[in-house]
Amino acid sequence: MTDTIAAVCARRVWDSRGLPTIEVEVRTSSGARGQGIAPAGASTGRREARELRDGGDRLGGCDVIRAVELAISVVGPRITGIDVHDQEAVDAILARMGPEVGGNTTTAASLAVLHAAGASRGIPAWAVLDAAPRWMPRPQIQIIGGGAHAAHRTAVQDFMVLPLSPTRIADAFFEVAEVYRAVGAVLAERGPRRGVADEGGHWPEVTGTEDALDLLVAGIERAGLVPGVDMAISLDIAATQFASADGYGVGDRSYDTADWIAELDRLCRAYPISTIEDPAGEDDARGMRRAVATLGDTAVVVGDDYLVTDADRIEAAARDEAVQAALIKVNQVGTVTGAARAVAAARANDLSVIVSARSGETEDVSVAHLATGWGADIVKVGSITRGERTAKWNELIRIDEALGGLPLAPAP
Ligand SMILES: O=C(O)[C@@H](CO)OP(=O)(O)O
Ligand SMILES: [Mg+2]
Repeated sequence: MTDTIAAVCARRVWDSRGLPTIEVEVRTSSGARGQGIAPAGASTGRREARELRDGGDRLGGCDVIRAVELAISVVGPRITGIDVHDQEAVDAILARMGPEVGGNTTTAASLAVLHAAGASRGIPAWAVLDAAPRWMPRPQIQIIGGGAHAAHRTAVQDFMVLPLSPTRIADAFFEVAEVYRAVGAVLAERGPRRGVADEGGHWPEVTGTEDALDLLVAGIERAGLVPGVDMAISLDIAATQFASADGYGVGDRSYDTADWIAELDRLCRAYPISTIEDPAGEDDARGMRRAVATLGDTAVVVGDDYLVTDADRIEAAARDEAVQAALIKVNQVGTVTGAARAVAAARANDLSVIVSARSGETEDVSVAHLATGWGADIVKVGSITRGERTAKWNELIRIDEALGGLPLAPAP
């Protein structure tokens, strides 16, 4: 059944940091409709698809008026008339236009086409990708935010937990919510609460990485769970943010690559850390390889900025033994098809797959559908607070229900 793209419109909407972003809406000749909104990162890799922002003084240069105009005047005419079910054909055109119209514009358009394709067949987006997923992705949930999401109050960006013992996603959320509350209670005992970081995790009112890790362990225990058995810790080091030609600068200390990875190895042996993302900077291939060789037997080394959802980079990094899992973000590559190729490259090389949202998000729930439809091992969308995060978690609850209740993906 073909159903051609009949109309494309776009508008400026707002993200969770109060910044403008682009929403694209696609309509088909049968009357089906799909929408997609581009998310935005704060700790972005230099090889990511470039966003088109207006520049100048308005909103710190972040406005997207030009992107909205181009979605209507350039993207619309070029994808109108194509079968909405041929995502690859649409995405090939979008990928070619990327440098001209921006990765934010192509991301929103590509997601809109995916949702319109589902609507055209009367099925949800996850079912467009896989009609019968075998599991639900395991949620990796932020408890304390740091790094670029908390004014660099800590060097490390994401202090997360990964529920191990629950077999259903609803139970996993319940346990994580208990841990979030428990960590909040410990923080309240220590002094005034200072709100949340960009992804809804507690503000990092901590003295450093180990203090944050101690807090997580205390919260897990206070929730009546056993650290490392019921609930593991996941870190996104986001090391690109504090990497330089001289090494890694943390507080008043500076580490060379070998010392930095040795320090992370020490933490991975002292705490129940199951996954560690971007332990080295985006250009530090030696650091990533060293992380896999040194700590890869205790924690899964995940590539984010290092891979930027690029199938070729994933292929090469797997060959080099520089990663053990790939983080997948559609807007790093600019299209659903580009990200699907990255997932396929990860799978072909026996890497785990983590589908991730960005720190600047909206009510768009595409990531829940992509993580389910691509059979991701883990899904990462920030904390268990704030509407732009719970929109995704709650959608995963609905998807699991629609699927009749699936087991969670095996823990790493
Ligand atoms: O680094 C990351 O993995 C993401 C999500 O936490 O952050 P950002 O969207 O700011 O790149
Ligand atoms: Mg990251």
